[in-house]
Amino acid sequence: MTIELEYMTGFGNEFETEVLPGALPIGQFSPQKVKYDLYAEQFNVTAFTAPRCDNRRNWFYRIRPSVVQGEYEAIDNALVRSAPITEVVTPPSMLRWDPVELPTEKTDFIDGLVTMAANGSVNGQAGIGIHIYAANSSMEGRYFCNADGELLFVPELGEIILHTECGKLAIKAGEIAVIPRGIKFSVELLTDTARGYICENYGQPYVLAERGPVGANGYANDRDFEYPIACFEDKQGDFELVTKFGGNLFRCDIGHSPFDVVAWTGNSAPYKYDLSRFNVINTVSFDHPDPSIFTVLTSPSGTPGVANIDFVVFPPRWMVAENTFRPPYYHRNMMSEFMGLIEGVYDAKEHGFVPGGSSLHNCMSPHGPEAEVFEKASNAELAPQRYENTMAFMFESRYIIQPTKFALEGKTRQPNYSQCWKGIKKKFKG
Ligand SMILES: O=C(O)Cc1cc(O)ccc1O
Ligand SMILES: [Fe+2]
Repeated sequence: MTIELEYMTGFGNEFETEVLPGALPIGQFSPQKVKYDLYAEQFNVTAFTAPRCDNRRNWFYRIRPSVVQGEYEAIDNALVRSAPITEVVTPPSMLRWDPVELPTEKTDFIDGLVTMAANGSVNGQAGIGIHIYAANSSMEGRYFCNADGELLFVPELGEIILHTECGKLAIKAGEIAVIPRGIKFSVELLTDTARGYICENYGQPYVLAERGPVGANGYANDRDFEYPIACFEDKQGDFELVTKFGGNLFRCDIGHSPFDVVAWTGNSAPYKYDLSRFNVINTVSFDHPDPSIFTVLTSPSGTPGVANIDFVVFPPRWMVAENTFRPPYYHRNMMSEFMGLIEGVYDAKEHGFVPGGSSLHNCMSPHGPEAEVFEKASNAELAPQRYENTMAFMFESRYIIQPTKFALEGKTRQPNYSQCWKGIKKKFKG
């Protein structure tokens, strides 16, 4: 099933959207009385004083302000973790995992959330959490809110609707969505099961990567980012709001749907992007450019050019490099690289790295093509070749990525991963 929703376009625009005519005040944000007896509520994901170019906030015009909710109580964190991960020691080893199994019991998005790794510090607002969701049921009568960071959804299986305070986004494998820190949402499944990766960004909100000398167009274009239109429900009931705050989960009662926003304006709304719109720019001469050419979104860290998190994709493309070892080169990197696969085969690893699986090559840990790929690529005839039906991605971060106990000691870990390089032989004929 594919659902068509209406969206507004343009990355980070100051949008305006109202369901009822005149619900948005004109020329001011907070009139003495808001039309339709709505409440005005400001929502800031950056400091009030952030420079204009970075400042992100919305004004909501809603049936009830968000303060109308019960008292929070702590609940079990289940398999959700935040940085720093202290339950196990992080080894420098190269790590790889099979996909997390799909649930057989009734499991919604929150129940089926498991943390693979995290880095930096959730309270220090630097670093990321890397989670996988695997669900077979929509969230019914409950809502989720993450005060710890924005959530980048990378679906791998199935199609979901993200119901949010700002409206609805439908996403499926091959598309991504970002929900800003603090936006309340719920996940509806349009398919029997849904699975995907989540990068929780504790740091500065994502922006589009710079283009440099490439110019004014290319890579991820601003106009391809889609934002929801306002859409409210006026619903009462015995509902629950689950909030992740400071690395822990809490719940409270809520007697109404928080999706009661009749109109909103601002630049801090959830958005989606179809990865097939990424305009790949790559060599037409020789050598393998660094994977930064594939960056879709980046969260800057404060040090120019060194990301808190880069979200990088490896889409279908032509490969034409001449006299070149075409797959990713053997490599050691100051940045830490967590990878996942949405579809097909990744050019460095033809075996063992499967859709829904993951790998981690941490700061300075060596990695690169498996032995067979090296043999094949160093003897291949270098005709133009189309890489089809493939979509790998990488979360690349300046901070060491710490796997959780679930990831390090659980059954999805591939204990023999480094065997993929065992067949690499000395060939030196000096
Ligand atoms: O597979 C990886 O490790 C990611 C990666 C891809 C690439 O094309 C070049 C360098 C690199 O680290
Ligand atoms: Fe790498």
